Amino acid sequence: MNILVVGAGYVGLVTAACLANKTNRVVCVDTDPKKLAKLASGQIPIYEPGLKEIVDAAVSNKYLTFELGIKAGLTKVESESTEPTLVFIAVGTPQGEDGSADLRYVLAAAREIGQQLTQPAIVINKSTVPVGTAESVKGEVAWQLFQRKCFIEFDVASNPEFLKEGAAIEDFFKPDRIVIGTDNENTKANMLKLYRPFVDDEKRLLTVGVKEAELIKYASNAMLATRISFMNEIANICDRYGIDVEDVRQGVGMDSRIGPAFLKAGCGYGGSCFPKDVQALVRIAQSVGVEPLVLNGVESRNKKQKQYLFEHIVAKMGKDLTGRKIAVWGLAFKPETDDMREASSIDLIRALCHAGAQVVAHDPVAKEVAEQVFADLIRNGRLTLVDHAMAATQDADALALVTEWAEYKTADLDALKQSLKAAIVFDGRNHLNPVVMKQHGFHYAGVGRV
Ligand SMILES: NC(=O)c1ccc[n+]([C@@H]2O[C@H](COP(=O)([O-])OP(=O)(O)OC[C@H]3O[C@@H](n4cnc5c(N)ncnc54)[C@H](O)[C@@H]3O)[C@@H](O)[C@H]2O)c1
Ligand SMILES: O=c1ccn([C@@H]2O[C@H](COP(=O)(O)OP(=O)(O)O[C@H]3O[C@H](CO)[C@@H](O)[C@H](O)[C@H]3O)[C@@H](O)[C@H]2O)c(=O)[nH]1
Repeated sequence: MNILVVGAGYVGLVTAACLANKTNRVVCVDTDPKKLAKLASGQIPIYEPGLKEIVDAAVSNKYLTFELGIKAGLTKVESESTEPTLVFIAVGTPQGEDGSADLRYVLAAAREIGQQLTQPAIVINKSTVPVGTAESVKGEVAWQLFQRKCFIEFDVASNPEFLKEGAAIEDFFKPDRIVIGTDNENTKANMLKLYRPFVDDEKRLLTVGVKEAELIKYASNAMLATRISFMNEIANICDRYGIDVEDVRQGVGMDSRIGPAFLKAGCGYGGSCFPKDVQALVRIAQSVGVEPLVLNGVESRNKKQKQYLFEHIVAKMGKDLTGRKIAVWGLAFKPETDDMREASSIDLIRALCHAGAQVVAHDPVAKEVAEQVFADLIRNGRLTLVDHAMAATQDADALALVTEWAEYKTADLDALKQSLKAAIVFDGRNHLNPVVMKQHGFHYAGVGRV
C-alpha cells in the first residue's frame, strides 16, 4: 500500500519503518530539517533499540524514503500510486497550558493535507488526541478542499498507538491489539489489509467507532498510570508497617483478574505520555461535566511520589545538604531510552541542588539530553554528569538510583562500597536486592521495602 507518515518522531519513524518493513511504500515527512538531515545520512535522531536496523533495511530496499514537509511527501506518494493514499498523522500533542492536549500540530497537518491532496486518501490519526479530534481533522481537510474547489474523496480514521519507548519495535510487530476507529466500510477494509500482517490472530484487530478509538487510548494510559499510583500508595503504607511491597505486589498480581503487569512501586512515573495524557483526560472529563476524582488522585500521588527519594534522603541526612555530595544513577524516565521528559530524576536532582547538595549523575545513554535539561545546574557547578557509573559514586555521601538500567543491577558491590564515602543507597526503582545490599554492609532503602 502507499503511505505517507506525517512526523518522524518516536511514533512516526517507528510506524514508517515497520510498515515499510512489510513491503508497503512509505514516505515519512517532518518539518524539522535537522532531523531529516540526520535521517538522510543514515543516523537515527532518537535512541530506540532495533530502530536503526529496520530503518536501514527499509531504506536500502527502497520501501522507505524521507521528505521535508507534507507537500513534498504527498507529491511523491501520489506520483507512485493510483490507489487511495493512507496518510498517517503522527505529530506531537503536547500538554497545553491548562493541561488539555494542544492540537495545533495535528490541525496544521490536517490543513496542509487538505491544501495539497490531489488523489483520494484515508487520513489516519495516530497521535493521541481528545474525543472529537477526527471530526475536527475532517472539517479542516474538507474546508481546504472546498476553498480549492476540489472534490476529492477522503475519510478520517483513528488508529491510536500503544508502543512503549525502549520496546517500540517489538510492540509494533507484536501488538496486544490494534485499534481501528472508523465508521466507514472501505476504510475498515483498507486498515485491516494493512495491519493483518502484524497480528498472529485476527482477534487482535479491534474495529470500533472513531470516538471510541480516541477514548481507548486515553483510558489505557490512565489505567496503567492508575495501577502505578495505586501501588505507590500501597508502598507508602508498607513503609509505615515494615512490610515488603514486592511480596504484596506478587500476591496482588497473582489474581488473574488483576494480573502482574504495571504494579511496580517506585519514585513515580514519567515520560512523554502518562503525565500529559492523565492531565488531558482530566480536562476531557471536565469539559463534559464529569468530575475526575480518580484521575486527580492518580496525578496527585505521582507528584508526591516524585519527591519520595528526596524526602527519604533528607530524613536520613538532614535538611541542609550543603557540602554533601550525592550520586545519582539513571536520568532517563525509564531504561532503554534517552528520553528525559517528565523524568523523576529531574525532580530529585533539582531538589537536591536546591538543598545545597553537589550532585554527580550518570546515565548510560541520556547524558547528551541531560546536558540540555540541566544546563543551568551544570553551568553553576551544582551538577556534574559523568560517563561511568562508578565515577558518579566516588566519595559520594549517598547514592540514589532513579532509573533501573541493567548495568546498575550487576554493579560490583564491593567496588561500589569502596568508592562511596558512606555506604548509603536509596533505590527509587526497587532494582537492587535488599538482602544482598545489607549483607554487603549498605544502609539500603527501597520504596516500600524492608
Ligand atoms: N512517544 C511515545 O512513546 C508515544 C506512544 C504512543 C503515542 N504517542 C503519541 O503520538 C504522538 C507523537 O508522539 P512522538 O513521541 O512521536 O512525538 P515527537 O515529538 O517525537 O515527534 C513528532 C514529530 O512531528 C513533527 N511534526 C510536527 N508537525 C509536523 C508537520 N506539520 N509535518 C511534518 N512533521 C511534523 C515534529 O517535527 C516531530 O519530529 C503524540 O500524540 C503522542 O502522545 C507517543
Ligand atoms: O510498573 C511500573 C511500570 C512503569 N512505571 C513507570 O511508568 C513510566 C512509563 O513507563 P512505560 O509505560 O513503560 O513507558 P512509555 O514509553 O511512556 O509507554 C506508555 O505511554 C505510551 C505513550 O502513550 C503508550 O503507547 C504505552 O502503551 C505506555 O506504556 C516510567 O516512568 C516507568 O518507570 C512504573 O513506575 N511502574
